[in-house]
Amino acid sequence: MAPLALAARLLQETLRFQQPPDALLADAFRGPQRVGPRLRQAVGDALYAALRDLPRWHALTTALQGQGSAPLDVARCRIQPGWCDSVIRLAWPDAALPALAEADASAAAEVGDWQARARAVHLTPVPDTVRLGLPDWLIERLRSAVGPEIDALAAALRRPAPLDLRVNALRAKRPAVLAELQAAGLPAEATPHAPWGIRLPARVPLQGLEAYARGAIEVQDEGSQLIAALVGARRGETVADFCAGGGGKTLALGADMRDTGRLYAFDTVARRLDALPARARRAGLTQVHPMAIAHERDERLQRLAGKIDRVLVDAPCSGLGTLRRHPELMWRHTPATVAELAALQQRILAAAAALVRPGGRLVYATCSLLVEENEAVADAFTTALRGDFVRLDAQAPLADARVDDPASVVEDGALRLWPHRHGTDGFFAVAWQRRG
Ligand SMILES: C[S@@+](CC[C@H](N)C(=O)[O-])C[C@H]1O[C@@H](n2cnc3c(N)ncnc32)[C@H](O)[C@@H]1O
Repeated sequence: MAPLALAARLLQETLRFQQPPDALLADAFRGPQRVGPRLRQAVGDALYAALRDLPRWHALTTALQGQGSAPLDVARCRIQPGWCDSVIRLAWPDAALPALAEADASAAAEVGDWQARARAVHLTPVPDTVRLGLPDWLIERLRSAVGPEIDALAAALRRPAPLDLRVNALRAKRPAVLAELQAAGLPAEATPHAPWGIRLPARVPLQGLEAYARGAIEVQDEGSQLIAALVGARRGETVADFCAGGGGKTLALGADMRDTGRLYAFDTVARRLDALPARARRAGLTQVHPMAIAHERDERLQRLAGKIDRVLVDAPCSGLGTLRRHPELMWRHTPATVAELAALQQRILAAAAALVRPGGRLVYATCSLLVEENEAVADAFTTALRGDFVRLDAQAPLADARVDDPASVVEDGALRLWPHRHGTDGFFAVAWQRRG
């Protein structure tokens, strides 16, 4: 398929929200074919550029097609004839033009022509949604959380995320791995807060690195590392990662436990746990017990009630803190989906809390930026179980875990990370101690 048409089809598919764009791209380029790496990269870059600035491309498209200023409704727009084609032409980045021109000179000329026509369109006044690249409902919520920092936040959400690594404490020490990566010519730096973190620019191929092959490093955003630090898992304990997914945080907890004790990894989607045994083996962990559960009240969890030292609830959430990597999420979610998620988060947190032993720790975390999924869920839990669970100020547990400058990542006692302030994805986490 011609590159422009392919990118437009992938945009249309992405906006059906059945599969994320990275999976759609991988599918599109699977198997033997003649598409070279530069053109693959160009199609991917155009798709992400389209998703990052959809309100702008939509406003220009409607202007160029003489349709006035119809509001952006992605479910309707994606099936409008020519809409995805126009958005892709407008969004096609300059840096991706040579690859397009090589494959299809007339397509590159079409893009140039369409973009020149768009430059003659003046959107006045520029609506906030166009300026910030975010849907209106999300702007309203973020503005009430960060006020005038909204421009800086929106800009940070549009920048590519760096590649953060976690050094596996079972296999190596951070200074040695840093030196090894730097000796391999990589601009590796220690992360500012997480004691095991290393930061690299995006898109460094890791698979060829010896440190990766021997399990000395894992890919993990610094924010996720800090959540594991807040759990504070120790040698010999029994710990549960209640929403373990692919097990990124499970592996960090296992390293903190130095592969002793017992580490449960629960999830309701069994296939998400499939890769965990192999990942754990590579990381040198033998005490991880993955267990698919039917739902948060699965009766097989009853025998663990009141017995677990530390429980992490890395809850299913809107993922709006990860827009740098997943810009499609801002078009997938609405106030209604967020409200449904908040109700699910409450149920999971209440069920997971029942597993914590007296004196044990419970941590609730999300990668959302929204108060509804964060403070509101935590506050409702604290109010409901005030007799049983006491909220901890995150600063002390983070300092115990040797996190640098914990005060700068804690807001109102919660771990709160913002892409524009901390350079991480957006994260939120709260810890409680069960009364003894
Ligand atoms: C934010 S993701 C977890 C990411 C993972 N902890 C990591 O660090 O890679 C949330 C996970 O919760 C799982 N989940 C959804 N509903 C659940 C429930 N009722 N009980 C337990 N897990 C659930 C989802 O399948 C998803 O894998």
